[in-house]
Formats: sequence, C-alpha cells, structure tokens
Amino acid sequence: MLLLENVVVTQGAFRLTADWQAAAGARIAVIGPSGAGKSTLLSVIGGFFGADSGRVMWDGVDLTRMDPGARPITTVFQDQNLFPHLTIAQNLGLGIAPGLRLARADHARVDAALTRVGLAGMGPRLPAQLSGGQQSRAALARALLRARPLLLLDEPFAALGPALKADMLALVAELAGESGATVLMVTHDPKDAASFAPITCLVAGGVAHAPQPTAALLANPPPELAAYLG
Ligand SMILES: Nc1ncnc2c1ncn2[C@@H]1O[C@H](COP(=O)(O)OP(=O)(O)OP(=O)(O)O)[C@@H](O)[C@H]1O
Repeated sequence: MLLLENVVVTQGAFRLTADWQAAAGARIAVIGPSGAGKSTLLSVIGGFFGADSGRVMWDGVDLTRMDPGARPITTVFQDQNLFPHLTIAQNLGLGIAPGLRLARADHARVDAALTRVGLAGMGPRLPAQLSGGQQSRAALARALLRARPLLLLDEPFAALGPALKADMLALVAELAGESGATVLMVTHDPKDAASFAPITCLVAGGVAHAPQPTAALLANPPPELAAYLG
C-alpha cells in the first residue's frame, strides 16, 4: 500500500499537499492543470524532491528520507532516460546492475525483456537508431527489469502519436497486471486516464486529491478540472 501521510511540499511560493493512500496493484492516473504540481507529486514519491513535512510510506516502510535508488520505485520520465552512448541492451542492463557487470543469465533476462516489448534483436543498436515509440518500449523494458513494485510514469508517452500511445498504455497495463505493480501515471489526456486507470488523482488548487473513480470524475469534473479539460 502506498501511503502519503500529511505530505507538504513547497517550491518557492508553490505549495502542494497530499494525504491519501492507494492499494498495492492500483493503476492511478494523475491529472490536473499545467503547473498544478503533478510532476512535483511524483518527484516527492520517487525521492527526487524532499517533502517539507509528512511521510511517504510503502507497505509500512517509511521512504521519506531514502535516496531515490533505495526506494522500491522506478520512475520513467518523458525523455525516456536512455543513455545515448550505450546500446539498448546496455541501457537495459543498467536496470539489473548499475555497474553493468552482467552474468550470462542477466543477458538472457535483457533479451527476454526486449522480446516482451517487441524489440527482439535490437539490443546492439544505439537509442538514436530506434524510433520514438521503440525508445519508449526500451525505457519500459528497463523499468520492467528493475522489477520494483511501484512504477511512476511522468508523461512518458506524450511525444508519441495517438495509436502508438494507446499501444504503450495497453502494454504498461498488461505488464503491471502480470507483476502486480502499482502505477501512477501523469497524463494530460483524459482519454488516457479513462483507458488506463480505474482511479485518478486530481492535482489542483495546491492539493493532490485522494484518487477517485476515473469515469465519475471525468463525467462530472469539478470546476478546476472542467476549465482545464475545456
Ligand atoms: N525550482 C522551482 N522553484 C520554484 N517553483 C517551481 C520550481 N519548479 C517548479 N516550480 C513550480 O511548482 C509548480 C508545480 O510544478 P510541476 O512541474 O509539478 O507542475 P505540473 O502539474 O507537473 O505541470 P505541467 O503539467 O505543466 O508539467 C509550478 O507552479 C511551478 O511553477
């Protein structure tokens, strides 16, 4: 279970609070106006940004003071975080061993992950030799290899066209279903929230609200969300 207990985070004049919990295995969309604090919320959970007060807990363990790498969390950002000078296989290998000392079995896991996301045989290529959609798949495969129970997606597929994005969301849902991972995904597109996430966290007015059923939220949005959705 993910628990955000009286979390307060500030950046200059900006202040965001969060006080809710979500069950393990939940798929949660994070939606709200530009600048409302969606990325800030993910950063606090992932440990890239410190909370002023409150606690971030996972399964009863207090993560609040832990380094990002020590948390049971993988974050995938929009830029995909692939190192341009490393091959796709090496980039994936970093998901297993940061020093890239891989055993034979690890190489087999990398190959299996590539196959799982539809990139069989592309391990020797550099990221620049893949399309945007393929790079997204590679980033997802690396997240898969890290096998952490909490996956944070900060608009990782925003640069993809609608069909590719739908494919990627379906793939994430499938992979998360297999591993039981809990997923929080920032999106600007209510259609993505509706297709991917049964529940949605609305970030607006300085509050990351407790996740609520996505369909009901989108059918009857509060004013700040209605204004944003247009
Ligand atoms: N380094 C900083 N110093 C001061 N304020 C900041 C800093 N970084 C971000 N902010 C402010 O924090 C607020 C939240 O930013 P954040 O990126 O979390 O919003 P967001 O909802 O993810 O926005 P978007 O949808 O545009 O990506 C914004 O109002 C922004 O201006």
